Parts: sequence; C-alpha cells; structure tokens
Amino acid sequence: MTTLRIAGGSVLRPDMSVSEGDVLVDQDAGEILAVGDTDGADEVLDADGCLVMPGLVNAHGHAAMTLLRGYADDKPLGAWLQEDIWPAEGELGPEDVRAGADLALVEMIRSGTTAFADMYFHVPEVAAAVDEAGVRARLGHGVVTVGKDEEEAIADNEESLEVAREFDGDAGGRIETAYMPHSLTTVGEEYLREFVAQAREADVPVHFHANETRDEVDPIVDERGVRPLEYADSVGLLEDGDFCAHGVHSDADEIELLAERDAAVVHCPASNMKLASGMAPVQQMREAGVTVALGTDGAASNNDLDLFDEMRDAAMLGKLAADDAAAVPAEAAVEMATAGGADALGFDSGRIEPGANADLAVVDFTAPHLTPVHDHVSHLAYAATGSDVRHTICDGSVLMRDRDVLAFDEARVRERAQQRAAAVAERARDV
Ligand SMILES: CSC[C@H]1O[C@@H](n2cnc3c(O)ncnc32)[C@H](O)[C@@H]1O
Ligand SMILES: [Zn+2]
Repeated sequence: MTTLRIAGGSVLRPDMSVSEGDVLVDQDAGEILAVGDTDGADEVLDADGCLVMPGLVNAHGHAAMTLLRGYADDKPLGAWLQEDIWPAEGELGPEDVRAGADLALVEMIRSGTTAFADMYFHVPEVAAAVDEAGVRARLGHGVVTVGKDEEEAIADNEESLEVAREFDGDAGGRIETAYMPHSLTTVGEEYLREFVAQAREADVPVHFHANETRDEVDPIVDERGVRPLEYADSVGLLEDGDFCAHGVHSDADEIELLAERDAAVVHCPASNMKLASGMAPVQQMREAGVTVALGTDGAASNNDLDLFDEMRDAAMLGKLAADDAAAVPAEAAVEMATAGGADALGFDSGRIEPGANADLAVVDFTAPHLTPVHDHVSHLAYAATGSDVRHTICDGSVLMRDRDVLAFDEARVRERAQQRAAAVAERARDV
C-alpha cells in the first residue's frame, strides 16, 4: 500500500467542527485511511497553517464554456443564449471543447475543486481531459430537440445515452455519467418519455436545467396547467439520483416533491444573479430536506469557476431571498459545496472520514484576509478565495502541490485556449 499523509494542519470534520490533526490516505485505493494522530507514510504534504477540507464539488456546469468567458454579458438568459451563445457554440469543434475543458480543469484544480458535473457536447474530449487531469466527474451530452426534425432529435437523444453507457466507469472509475436533456422546454415531451425510460434501463441518472427563469416556467404552467417539476415528475424525471440545475422559481409543492423523490437541486447563485434569473428558495429547500448542491454553471454566465465565490454568493443571496440574516449560514454554504455536491452527484466524497474518497483541498489560512481565525468555517464561506488553496488531492493523488498544477503545462493551456477562443469568435461573427 502506498500512503500519503497531509500533516501539521487542522481538519474540517463532517459535523463542521475543526480539530488539529493529519489525514492519512491510501493512494492505491484512493481512500482516506485515518484522521487525527498518524505517522509514517510514503509521501508527506505539509499543511502547517492550513485547513484540510473536502475537495469542492462543482455540481453543474459546462466546462468548455471557458472559451466564451466575457464573450457576451449583461443580457437575460433567453437573449444571451439565442443571440450570442448558441451561434458561437455552433462553431465549436472537438479540439475547441478539449482546449476549453483543459482550461476549466486548471481553474477548478487551482481553486480546490475535485469533482464536477458537466453537460456539453463532444463529451469524449471532456472525458479525455478529466482522465488526464485526475479529477472526478459526472459527464453527459446535452440534448436539445427544439428546432430539429424527428431524425435529428432522436439522434441527439441517442448520442446522450450512448455517451452515458460508453464512459460510465472510465478513468479508473473517476468518470460517471448521466442522460442530460437540456431543459423541460428545449426537449420535447415525447423524447423525454422515451429516453428517460431508456436511461433507467441503462441505470444512469438524469440531469437537466429546470425552473431557471419565469420565461421558462410560465409557458409550462399556461400550456400544461401544472408546475414544471410536476410535469418533470409526470414524464419520469425526479428519481433518486437525478439532479436539476437552478430550481429558482420553485413553489412549496415543487420543493415538497423534490424532497419526496430524493432528487437534488444544484443552486447556481452567481449565474442566477448575472442573468437576473431570480433568487432560489435555498433556505426553504434545505428546511424541506432537499439535497442542495452548488454549481458555477458555465464560465460565460459567472464568469469564473471558483466555488469559494459560490459559497459566499449562496450565503448572501440566501439571506436576501429569505429576508433573514440567519438563513443559509456559513455551515450551510460549506455543506452544499462539499457533502451536498457529492450526494447530488452520487460520489462517496465531500466528507473527511475513513473509507471515503480521498478528495481533499488544503487551504492556506496564513493570508492577511484570513487573519485572525475565530472560525474556520466562517472564513471558508465569507473570506477565502480559490487562490488560498495550496494543495489539491483527488482519488488519493496529488493534483496540485504548492500551487503547481501537476498534470498540465498551464502556460500552454492558456495560450491554446486564447487562440481557439479568438478563432471561434471570428467564425461566429462571420456567420
Ligand atoms: C446542450 S449542452 C448545454 C447547453 O446549456 C447552455 N447553457 C449554459 N448556461 C445555461 C443556463 O444558465 N441555462 C440554460 N442553458 C445554459 C450551454 O450554452 C449549452 O448550449
Ligand atoms: Zn447550465
């Protein structure tokens, strides 16, 4: 057995308490062996002055959209997608998606993210990037059937299922998959009914956008006479293991339904604020027992992939939404970004305890903006940023040591992304 000891720091425990101690990792199994007083180990990572916390989980995003960061801002969702993003995405080839995914992975590893969910196209490229980077992911091909004829719509759904079957268990088990219809309004009912059933047979969960804007909710209510999540339930969505992004405009009955079905919600506060989509009822969801995770969404609506920002935004926006300063406290924000995310994606990560996946972030607490330390959890939610992360570990392997991301030549990744992004923007302008 090869072991790694993260030594000399403090450790964030699953109950949100913090105690001094080491974390000992079995690198062959990729699991945590012990927490507390340990010694020995084949490799030691210094954590003096640091807090060892579970690796952050970015439970909803579109990694390759890093290429479109800053390409189109300051519009609401519908106009932003239709006028700017979808035309640009029409110009993305597999090598562009690989370049964008590599950039996203460098950014996520740098800021302590060890697992993420991704809905996009050219998924084999995203899977190859994940394999090389060493992180954990639940990947899927995003399906859109509006504007397509029946043959194209079926092919798009079949691609999503094929990709889900082919890549499940890839990268030594670090990649899992899902069938990913884009949303309840961009995929036709007949396709949802048919292909959700096939996803169940293939034993893969379903991930989709839901209740993000009023413009998306109102037509469903007007045309079907039911709330969107009731419609989702009626076509077979919302089973245990399924997770939807946003849920901003969810009413009390829909929240109850999510809790009953054990379906998770991924809250994306920065994207919801930037697109002025609304304020998700996060406090009500958590009080109802819904699993709530955090996501950045794509870098074009955020505009970064730093989950420390998401924790702060979730806590602040949650208070504003509930009109209550006690709503979504620091512990809740940290829980959503760690255990909540891992539960939503079905990974045994997000908690530092023996037997769990050794997915960890080591945060340097010696910076001026983290001084003094009255409460580590308060600093994680309200004061720390991704650049405070010193080491990142996933599946027992060190992905970043002393702020050096090991699997990538960062300068090359940035240069390639810059070149590819400029070429995509030029092609999109010419269309
Ligand atoms: C079909 S692949 C995924 C698809 O989703 C688009 N997207 C990015 N951000 C959002 C959002 O906030 N709501 C809905 N759809 C979004 C992305 O550009 C891809 O086309
Ligand atoms: Zn999204």
